[in-house]
Amino acid sequence: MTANNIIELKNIDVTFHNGDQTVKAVQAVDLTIEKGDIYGIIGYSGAGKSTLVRVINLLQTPTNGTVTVNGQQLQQLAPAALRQARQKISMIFQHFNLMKSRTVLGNVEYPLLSQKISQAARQQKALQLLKLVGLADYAQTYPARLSGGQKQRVAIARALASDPEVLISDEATSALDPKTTKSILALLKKLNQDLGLTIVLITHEMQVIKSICHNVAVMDAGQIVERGRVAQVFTAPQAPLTVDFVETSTNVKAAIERITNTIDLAGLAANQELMYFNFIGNATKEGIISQYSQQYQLDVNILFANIDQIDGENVGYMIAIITGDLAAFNPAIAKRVADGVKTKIITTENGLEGLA
Ligand SMILES: Nc1ncnc2c1ncn2[C@@H]1O[C@H](COP(=O)(O)OP(=O)(O)OP(=O)(O)O)[C@@H](O)[C@H]1O
Repeated sequence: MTANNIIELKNIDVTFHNGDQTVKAVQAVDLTIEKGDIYGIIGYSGAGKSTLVRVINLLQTPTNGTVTVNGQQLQQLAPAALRQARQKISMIFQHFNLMKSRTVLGNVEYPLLSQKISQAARQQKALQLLKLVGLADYAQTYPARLSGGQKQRVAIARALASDPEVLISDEATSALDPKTTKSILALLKKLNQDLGLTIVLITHEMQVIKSICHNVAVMDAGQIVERGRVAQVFTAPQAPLTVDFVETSTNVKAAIERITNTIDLAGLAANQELMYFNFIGNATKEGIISQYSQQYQLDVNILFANIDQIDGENVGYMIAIITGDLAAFNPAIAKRVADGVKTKIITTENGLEGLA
């Protein structure tokens, strides 16, 4: 374990036995997370994300493998030491899990009840945390009176009460509208920056990963099928599942379906092709297509265009019908791949296959 790694999961298996059915929820997963990272785990429902993150604090005991957090192998700890280690790993959930019968302050104070501190100190700490999440005015309110976003803020304040080093977010924004999601993600980012909190965030939405994570693992059927820096994984996806997440989130998939359903590709002239372009980084600013259209006197009919930001990097997507000297243009644009320009000719590539 290097000093910088706060979480190291090695060769983790989790197998459930439901009657005579065996479910391999997590299979042979290695996962290393650096201190101070915001690490995303993305996958569809049933991929094993929740099971995997519950292994981090041994809420789920793995069938196989070792769990090391902050240099301590958790399975080797005596119960009291494990309790202490667990306090440094907090969780927030999709449905907030607040206690209805307690006020907002009472909820945030709750994890502090087992600590040997005075009532006044406990209340003061809870109030400070409420201030941090922007809810100081709601201390005496009951959860039922709060919006979803406010409830999640209370849950975050409660999660911070034990001064955790790791915060696990299990679909914490999945029940929220897009604007509230954005504000909760901004709060998590702030906590990561201001407190140095390591965040492990699981989601099925790529937008969530793109907006705050630095690293990502893509999970499918209990295994990690791809991982790395968010910009790298989402601009050059390798696994088919990652390609699928990228195309869905950028609306490219829907655009190609719409375009290929409404345009008669067989009716294109010999000097015409339907083409998909993907621009990364500086290539989004250079006006490469307008440069080539002048150079080769092409006619470019843009049918879809979108620009996105992934981990601070611009990524552009465009679908267009190109008319002109294709024999000159196609090899010229293919040479720009090192500059962050990727292309596919949809007319001959049979629609969606292998696009990203
Ligand atoms: N306690 C359990 N007992 C039996 N099977 C379980 C248990 N928990 C999870 N599973 C099974 O393990 C698999 C992975 O579930 P898990 O909840 O980890 O997936 P997920 O990716 O988090 O999905 P979701 O986003 O829907 O929660 C599923 O097939 C699920 O039915």
